[in-house]
Amino acid sequence: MDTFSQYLYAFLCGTIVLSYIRRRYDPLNSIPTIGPSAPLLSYLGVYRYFRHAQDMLHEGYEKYKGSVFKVPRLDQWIVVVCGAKMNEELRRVPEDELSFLAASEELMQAKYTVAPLLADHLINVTVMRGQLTRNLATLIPGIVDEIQTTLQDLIRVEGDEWVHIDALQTMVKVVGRASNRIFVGLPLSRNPSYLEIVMNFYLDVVKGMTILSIVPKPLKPLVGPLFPWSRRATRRLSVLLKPVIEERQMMLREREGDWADKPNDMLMWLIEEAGAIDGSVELIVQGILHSNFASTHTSAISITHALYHLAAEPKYLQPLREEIESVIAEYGWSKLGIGKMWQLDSFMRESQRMNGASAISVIRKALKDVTFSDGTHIPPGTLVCAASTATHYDEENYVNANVFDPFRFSKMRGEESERVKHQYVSTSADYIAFGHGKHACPGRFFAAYELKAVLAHIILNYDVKFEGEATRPDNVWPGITIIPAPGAKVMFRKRQ
Ligand code: HEM
Repeated sequence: MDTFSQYLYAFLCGTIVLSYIRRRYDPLNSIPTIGPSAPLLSYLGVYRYFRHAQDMLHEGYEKYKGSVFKVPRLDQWIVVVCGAKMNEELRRVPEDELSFLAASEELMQAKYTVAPLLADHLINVTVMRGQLTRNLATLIPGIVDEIQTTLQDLIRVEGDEWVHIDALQTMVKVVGRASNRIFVGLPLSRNPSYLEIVMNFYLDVVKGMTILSIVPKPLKPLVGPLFPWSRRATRRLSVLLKPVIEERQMMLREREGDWADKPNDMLMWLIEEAGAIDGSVELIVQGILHSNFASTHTSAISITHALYHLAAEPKYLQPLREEIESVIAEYGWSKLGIGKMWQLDSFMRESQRMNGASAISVIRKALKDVTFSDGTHIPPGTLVCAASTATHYDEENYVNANVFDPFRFSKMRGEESERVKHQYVSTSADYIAFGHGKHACPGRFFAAYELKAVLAHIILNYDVKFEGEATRPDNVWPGITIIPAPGAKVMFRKRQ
C-alpha cells in the first residue's frame, strides 16, 4: 500500500470509529427513530430517508403524534415534532433557544454555497419584509406586464391547435422573469446573460449543499472555501450590475432626498440598505443572487403543482374564469383585484397544502437545552423541524385531507372572522407550507400575488388538460423536496 492509501485508510477507519462512538453515546438516543438507529446501521436509514422521506415522515407522524421522533441525515439526526399543537410550541420557542438562522446556516452552509457577505447582513430579508411587501400595489402592473409577455413568448398557440408544454421548465422561466422585473427592473431583467446567471445559481447552491452534507463537520471549513460557484456567480453578476449600482449610488449622493424618478425595485432598496453598512457592490450583488435562490424554484414548483391540478381537472376552469373576469371588470389587474380572487387564492392554498415545496418546515437549531411540554429534551446543536406534508394530510386538521378540494378555503372565508385566516399567505399551526412564526417566508406576499397573476392569465387565455385526459402525474421526492413530475407535458390551446 502506498503512503497516500495508508493515510486514506487511516482517515476512513478514524471517521467510522468516531461516528460509531458519537452515535453510541448520543444524547438523542432516548428519542424514537424511524428506520434503524444502531450506530453504522443508521446509515442505511440515511439512504432510506433520501429515497422514501415521505413514507418515513408519515410513519413517524402517525406513531408519535403529540410528541417527536427522529430521522437520520448523514452528519446528524433531525428531530421532527408531530401534530399542530407541537408545531405551535416549536414556533413559540425564542430565536436564542431554537434558532432559524443557525439551522439555515447549518443546512445550507450559505457562507460557502450562497453568499458569504449576507451571512452577517441579511439585507435582502429586511427588504422583502419591508419595501417589497409594502410596495406591492405599485409593483403589480410590472409583474402583470412581464407575465403576459413571457407567456406569449413561451406558449405559442394558433387557432384551435393543442401544443405540448413542459410545464415545470416553462414556469421556472415565467416566474424567473416576473420576479426579476421587480428585483432589477427592465432592461436587465430580460437580458439573457443576466437571466442565465441568476437562474442557474440555484443548481450551483444545491450542488454545494449536497457535497457539504456528506463532508464531516470538522472538514466543512476546509472543503467549503474550495467551492468556486458562489464566487463565480458573484463575479459574473457584478460585471452586469456594478455600473448600474454605481450610477444609482452616485444619483443618491447627488440628489439626496430629491430624486423624483428613483427606481422602485429590489436593487434600489438593497443599495439603500447596504449604504447603511459599507455600500459594497458585492453585498448588493449577493442580495440579488440570494433572492433568486430563495424565490424562483419554490415559486415555480408551487405554480406547477397548481397547474397540474388544473390540467387534471379542467372542470375548474369555468368557475375560476367567472371569478377572475368579474373581478377584473371591476378592479382591473390591481393588488385590490387580485386580492379579491378568493377562489383562485383557495386553489393555490389547497394545491400547496397537498403538495408544497418541502416535506419539512419551521426548521430550527437548538442553541440551548430546550424541553418540550411532552418532556422531550433537546440538547444544544440539535436540528428540529415540523413535518409539513404530514400536518397537511392530518384528518384532525382537514376533513377529507386526501381529497383535492380547490374551494375548501374560499368556502371557509364566508364568515367575517375567518376572512384572513384562510388566505393563501396565512400561516398557522396546521398550515406550515410557508413556515410559521417569526421566520415564516418573508417573500410569501409577493409570491402569492405573482403566482395568482400567472395562474389567472393562464386560466383566462388558454384551455389546459393532460394528453388523453390523464390524471395528475405523481410528484417526485428527492429527499424532502417535493417536485411536480419533471418533464410532464401540459397541453395548452387558445381559449375557445
Ligand atoms: C410559493 C413559493 C414559496 C414557498 C413555498 C416558500 C417557502 C418558504 C419556507 C418554508 C421558508 C422557511 C420558513 C421556516 O422554516 O419557518 C422560507 C423562507 C424564506 N423565503 Fe420563501 N417561499 C416561497 C417564495 C419566496 C419568494 C418569492 C421569496 C423572495 C421574494 C422568498 C424568500 C425567502 C427567504 C429570504 C427566506 C428565509 C427567511 C429568513 O431568513 O428569515 N420565498 N420560504
